[in-house]
Amino acid sequence: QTEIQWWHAMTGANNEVVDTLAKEFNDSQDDYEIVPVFKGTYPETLNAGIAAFRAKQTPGIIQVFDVGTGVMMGAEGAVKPVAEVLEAAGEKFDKSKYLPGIVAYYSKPDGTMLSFPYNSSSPILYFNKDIFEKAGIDTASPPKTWQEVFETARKIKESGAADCGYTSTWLTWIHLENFAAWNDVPYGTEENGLAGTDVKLELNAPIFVEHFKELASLAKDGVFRYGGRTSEAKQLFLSGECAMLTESSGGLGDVVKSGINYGIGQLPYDANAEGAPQNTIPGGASLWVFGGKSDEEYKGIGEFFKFLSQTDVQQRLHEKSGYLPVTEAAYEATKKSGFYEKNPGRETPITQMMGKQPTENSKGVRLPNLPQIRDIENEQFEALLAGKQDAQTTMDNIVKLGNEAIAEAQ
Ligand SMILES: O=P(O)(O)OC[C@H](O)CO
Repeated sequence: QTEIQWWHAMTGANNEVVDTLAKEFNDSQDDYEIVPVFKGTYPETLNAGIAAFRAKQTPGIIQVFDVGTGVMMGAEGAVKPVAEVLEAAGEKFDKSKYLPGIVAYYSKPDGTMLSFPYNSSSPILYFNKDIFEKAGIDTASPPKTWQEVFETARKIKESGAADCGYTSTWLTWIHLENFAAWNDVPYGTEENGLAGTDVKLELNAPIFVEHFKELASLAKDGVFRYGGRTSEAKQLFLSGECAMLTESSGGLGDVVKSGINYGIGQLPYDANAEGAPQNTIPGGASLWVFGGKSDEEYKGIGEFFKFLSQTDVQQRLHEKSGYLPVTEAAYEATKKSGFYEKNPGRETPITQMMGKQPTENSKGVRLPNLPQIRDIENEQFEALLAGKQDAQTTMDNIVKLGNEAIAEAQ
C-alpha cells in the first residue's frame, strides 16, 4: 500500500470533513492510503510546506490558501499541475466542469490549472437572530451595506442585547481583497497583479481610509471586537458575544454545529461605491501536489482527486462545510435537491461570486508574496485598532511598506 500524506489546515467541522473523505477513499480501495496531517493555520501550513520543500521531505498533497497561490506558482518545477496528476490516474482533466471563477483563480496566465480546488469559499454576513430580536431589529432583512452594519452594531451594543455588535475574521481577505472586488475598486495596479508583476497598492484611496476610520471608531467604543488575523473571531460569534460576524462561508459547518439561531446575509458593500455590489473573489484553499514523486504516488493522488470531484462527494462537502461546490454538476445537483429552499442563504456565497462578469478589479489579487503583504496589513490594523495610529496613517503605511515588499520580491 502506498501512503500519501495530506497536509492541511482544517479545524472543527472542516477537519471532520477532511477525515471522513480520507477514510471513505481509503475504504473504497486497497492500493493507497491518504493520511491527513493537521499543520496549523493556513500561513503555518504554507510555511511548513516551504520548509519541507527545502529539506526535500515534501508530503504528497498540501492544502495552500488562496493567497499562497502566487507563491506556489512562482515555485517552477516544485509542483505538478493538477491535469498531469489526474492523467497519471487515467483521467482527463476537463476544466469546463468546474465553476469558471475558480478555474480562473487557480490557472496560470497560459490557462494551465495548477492545483485542485478542494475548498473554495466566499465571505458572508452571519447574524444572531436571538440578539437581533432582543434589540428590536428585523431578522428578515439583515444589513446590506457596511454603513448599515456599523449602525446596526452600534444599536445592538446600546440596547444591551449583546456585548459586541460586530466582529470579523480575516480583515485582509474580507475588508481589503474582497472589499475592493465587491465595491469594484482597485486593490492595486496591473489588475491587482493578474496582468503584471510591477504592482503598486492602491489601498490608501479614500474609500478604504473611510472604512477603516469607522472600524477603528467602533473598536474604540467596544462595538467592534477584533479576534485575530485568521478565523479566530468566529468564536466571538459562536459564544454569543458578538451579534454579527463576517466570515468565510466555510465557517458554516461550525456555526451549524453550535446550534446558534443564525441568519445569513450577503457580504456587505459600501453604500458610496457606484459599482457595488460587483462580485466576490474565491477564497479558501486548493490542493497542490509536489514534484519529484513516484508514478505510483501520482496515480494514488490522481485517484483521490477523481474521488473528490464526484458529484455526490462535492455536494456533501458543500452542504456540510459551506465551501462552494466546485463543479457545475454538484451545484446543479444541490439546486435540484431543494437544499437551498430548505436552507435560506446557503446559495448566497455562490451567487455573489458568480452573479456578475468580473471586472479588472474583481478577478482576484495575485502577488508573489501576498502572505507577506497580509502580515504587513495585519500589523498596521492591529496598531490602528489599539488606538496607536489613525486610519490614514494605517493605509499609507500599508501602501508604502507593501510596495517595498513587492518590489523586493520581484
Ligand atoms: O476560511 P477559508 O478557508 O474560506 O479561507 C479564508 C481566506 O480565503 C483565507 O485566505
